[in-house]
Amino acid sequence: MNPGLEERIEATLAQLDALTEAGKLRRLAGAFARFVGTLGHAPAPLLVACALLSELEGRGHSCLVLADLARDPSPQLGWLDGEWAALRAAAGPLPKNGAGWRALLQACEQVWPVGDLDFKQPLVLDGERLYLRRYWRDEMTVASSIRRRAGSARAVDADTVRGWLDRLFEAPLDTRDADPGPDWQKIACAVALRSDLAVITGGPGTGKTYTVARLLALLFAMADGEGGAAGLRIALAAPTGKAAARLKQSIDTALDELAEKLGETLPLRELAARMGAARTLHSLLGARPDTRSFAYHAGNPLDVDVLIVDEASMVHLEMMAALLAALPDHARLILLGDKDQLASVEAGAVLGDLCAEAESGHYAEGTVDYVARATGETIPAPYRERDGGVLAQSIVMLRRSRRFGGPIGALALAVNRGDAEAARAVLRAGPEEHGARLLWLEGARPADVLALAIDGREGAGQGYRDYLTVVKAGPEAWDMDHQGWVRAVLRRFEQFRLLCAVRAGEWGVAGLNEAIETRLDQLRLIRRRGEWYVGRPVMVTRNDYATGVYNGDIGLTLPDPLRPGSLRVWFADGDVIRSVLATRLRNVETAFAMTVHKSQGSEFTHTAMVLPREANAVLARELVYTGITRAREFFTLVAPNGAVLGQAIAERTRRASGLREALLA
Ligand SMILES: Nc1ncnc2c1ncn2[C@@H]1O[C@H](COP(=O)(O)OP(=O)(O)OP(=O)(O)O)[C@@H](O)[C@H]1O
Repeated sequence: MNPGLEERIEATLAQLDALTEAGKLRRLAGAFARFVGTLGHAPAPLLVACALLSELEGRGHSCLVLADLARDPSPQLGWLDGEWAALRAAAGPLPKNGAGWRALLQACEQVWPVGDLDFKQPLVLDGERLYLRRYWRDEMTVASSIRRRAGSARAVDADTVRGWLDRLFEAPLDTRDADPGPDWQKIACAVALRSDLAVITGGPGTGKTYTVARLLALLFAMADGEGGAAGLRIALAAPTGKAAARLKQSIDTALDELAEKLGETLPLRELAARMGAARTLHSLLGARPDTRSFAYHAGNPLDVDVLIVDEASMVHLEMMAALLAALPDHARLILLGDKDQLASVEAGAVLGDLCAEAESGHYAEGTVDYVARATGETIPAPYRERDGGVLAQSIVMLRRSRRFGGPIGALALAVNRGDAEAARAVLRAGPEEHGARLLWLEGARPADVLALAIDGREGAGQGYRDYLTVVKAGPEAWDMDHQGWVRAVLRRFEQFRLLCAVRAGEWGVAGLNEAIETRLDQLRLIRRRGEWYVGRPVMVTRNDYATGVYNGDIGLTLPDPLRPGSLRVWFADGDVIRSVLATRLRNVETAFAMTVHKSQGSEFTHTAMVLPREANAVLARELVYTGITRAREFFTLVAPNGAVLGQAIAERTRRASGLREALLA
């Protein structure tokens, strides 16, 4: 090799190592660049692209957009000015624009330009994007399956649908609204019948579960295949155990109400009982320890006719690809979720990509006519489009929140619109206007957060003192058996939660957990002796198939009633509780404070969100919105520096992905 080139490669790898040491690049990124360098001739710029691609993948992007690479990527990566300059200088001149990068990458033997002869190279160049092969394949799987499902026209008798919808839904919408608009819930049910894909999106309390319970009843009512309604195999799933339990509970309650209403016409209770429990996606697909593969896949598909997935915003690209591959061709897929919430921690933003245009509808003439016949509702002109795309015909956005009104709802809406002024106005209106519902602790000090975490605030209930008092007293003091006491403690722990935007520092998860533990110990509410102590809340950070706990599960450490002196961690999935010996749990962390990311799929009576002192790359509108919408009744925003709120609202999380384009192809 030309000695000049070899030196450049050495210098580039040295810079990548320096960035890793400085905490600006994950170790895997440098290692991946090094690995690609061993696969034949590799120019130094290719190594730069590989390291950045791997780094971005770790930050949730499924690909690297070449134009971004041609610009200075430092702001996106949170690098200092000199860091990118040093890497560039080491690698030699880098292409100045996307086209230049494309030409360079196209000539590399480690890169497969889509359309050329495929030698199974590890990198894929598709148009203006560079991928790790796995993510490219996943995007293609998702796009083709979604397109096929959306395009599958099922014959539906609109008059029969209308008859059922009129019985399943309450009489007219609330006429107090000046313009309530059409009943999007009914529209969602009708639209969902027409193809093998339905996406129902909406903010908290817009009735996604309410609607899907009615859709289920409708599917039962109209089932005409083998075995009729009784033969319909339905599966309920969600990304986390907690979300799955919540889905099952809400659907059961809704079906129970409907059964009451419909009487003998449809044996809903019997049908619901056959549905079985809701599962996590991992368990539905038959995840296997220590491998990425699942028991169910294209060669061994799931035995279902209808699959309902809740909290779909949390489903990452790889999981969605696995799910779609394992879904039999004839099955219907119904996705529920809030498109505006944070995307999954892992790469991809599938629901966001699917629903990028959901706000404005784009319903084609055929859909508008069908909806009118099947529901009696008129889709307003702004939501129509003569040549609306196929995908748009399968997506419905619910727009009216029934539960999430008041100041918390107004704040969430303002944040979602990116209107920092309106958000500040809602927050500043204060208790005179909002009562205890909403409080802004602007310019807060660490002592304020501690006081809030432990004692809560007036009108919004106590903080962690509440459940710890019950823990300390023990079951006897409450005249309860151990199980009843565990349930009571777990329920009380769900009343309040402290959410952080960041992990590190005084205002992050690590600093606050430590400060809260120290204070609780001083107050004798806990007795911290080593890692495990009675009352310790923990969050599982990795799936553990041996003990049956999964990433994101939250449990409480309490005495083992059968083995005095030993501790067990108790987890609740809806009404079901289970426990694991504390010492068997290896990948857990204390959870008085947790990240907003990890709180997805959960709600707490009082949620307090802590912003850091300074804005940073993760702090964006979606994160603030997700934090606010975790609050069921009370919300407190803690901001050591009030200006950070405006900066966060102004930022949008942008995830590089080719899915949107592939879906429309
Ligand atoms: N059309 C309706 N008529 C009467 N009540 C409704 C209607 N739609 C929803 N609700 C009620 O509003 C509340 C919120 O509905 P639901 O739980 O289905 O919303 P969601 O969108 O699933 O919320 P989340 O995102 O928080 O899970 C429930 O109590 C539900 O019964």
